[in-house]
Amino acid sequence: MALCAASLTTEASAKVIDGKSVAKQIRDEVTAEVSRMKEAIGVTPGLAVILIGDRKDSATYVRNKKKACDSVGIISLEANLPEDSTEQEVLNYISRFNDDPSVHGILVQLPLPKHMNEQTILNAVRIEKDVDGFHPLNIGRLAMRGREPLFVPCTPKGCIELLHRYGVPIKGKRAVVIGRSNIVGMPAALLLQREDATVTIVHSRTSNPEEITSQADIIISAVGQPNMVRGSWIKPGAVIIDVGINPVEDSNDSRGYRLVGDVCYEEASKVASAVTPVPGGVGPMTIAMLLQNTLISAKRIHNFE
Ligand SMILES: Nc1nc2c(c(=O)[nH]1)N[C@@H](CN(C=O)c1ccc(C(=O)N[C@@H](CCC(=O)O)C(=O)O)cc1)CN2
Repeated sequence: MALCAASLTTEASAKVIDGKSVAKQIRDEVTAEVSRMKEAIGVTPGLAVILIGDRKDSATYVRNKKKACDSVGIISLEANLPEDSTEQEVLNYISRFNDDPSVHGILVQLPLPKHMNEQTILNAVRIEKDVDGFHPLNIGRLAMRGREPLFVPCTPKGCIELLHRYGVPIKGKRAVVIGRSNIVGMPAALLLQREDATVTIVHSRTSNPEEITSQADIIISAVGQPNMVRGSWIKPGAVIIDVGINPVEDSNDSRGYRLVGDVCYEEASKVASAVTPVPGGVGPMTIAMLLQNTLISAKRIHNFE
C-alpha cells in the first residue's frame, strides 16, 4: 500500500460529499413512492437476490441489501447457493425469477465463483428486471447516443447522483475515470459522457496516469488500489468521487482492518474542492440506487406513474 500522509502545513478545505446522508434521503423518497404505489394499485415492488458461494464480503452486501429492502417496504427474496453449484442451477433460479410476477428486480451478487461464466449468467436476466444494469443490452444502450437503457448500474449511477445533489457542474468539464471495470469504471465513463463531460479513462496500462489525472475537474476512481491517488494527482479545486473500498490491516480496529479508498483522503481534502469519504461515500449510494432501480422497474412493469 502506498504511504499516504498529508503535509502538516495546509488545512483541509474540501467539502465532504456525504454519501450516507444522500443515500438516506433517497431511501426516504423510495419509501414514500413504495407506499403510494401499494395504496394506489396494491402492488409491492419485489427484489430477488442470488448469492453463490461463501465470500464474507458478498454475504454482508446481500444482508445489507435485504435490510435496506425491509426498511423501504420492498419485498426481498433470496437464493443462497453453495460455491460448487453448477451454472445450470443458477440459470434455473434466474429463469424462475424471470417468470415470477411478484419479482420486479433480479440481481446476481458478483463476483461469481471462478468456474462460472459471468456473461452466460448475466445475459439470462430479463432486461426488464435487470436492476443491476449489467445485461449487455442495457450497457449497449448506455453507450449509444439516442438510446435509453432500462437500468443504469447502481454504483456509477450513485456517483453521478452525488455530483448532481451537490450541484457539481459536469457539462463541458474534464473528467477522468480511473479503472475500466464492467461494473463501475466503464459505465461511469459512459454516464459522464452522456452528461457532456470530456472523458478520459486511465487504466493499468496508462503510461502517465498522474499527468492525465491532474488535469481533471472531476475524478472518479474505481481501481481498488489503496491510496493510489495522491495530492499531486489532483488539480486544485477538483471534485473527487472515490469508489475504492480497500481493506488495510489495522491492529487498532476490532475487525483487524479498516477501509480506505483509492484516494489519499488527507491529501485530497487539502487540494480538492469536494471529496467522498470511505466509508460513507459511494458505498451506501450503491444500495440506495438498487432500491431506486427496483422501484423504477415495478412502476414500469405496472404502468404506474
Ligand atoms: N451484483 C452486484 N455485485 C456487486 C456490486 C453490485 O452493484 N452489484 N457492487 C459491489 C458490492 N456492493 C454491492 O453489491 C457494495 C459495496 C459496498 C457497499 C457499502 O455500503 N460500503 C460501505 C462500507 C461497508 C463496510 O463497512 O464493510 C461504505 O463504503 O461506506 C455497498 C454495496 C460488488 N459486487
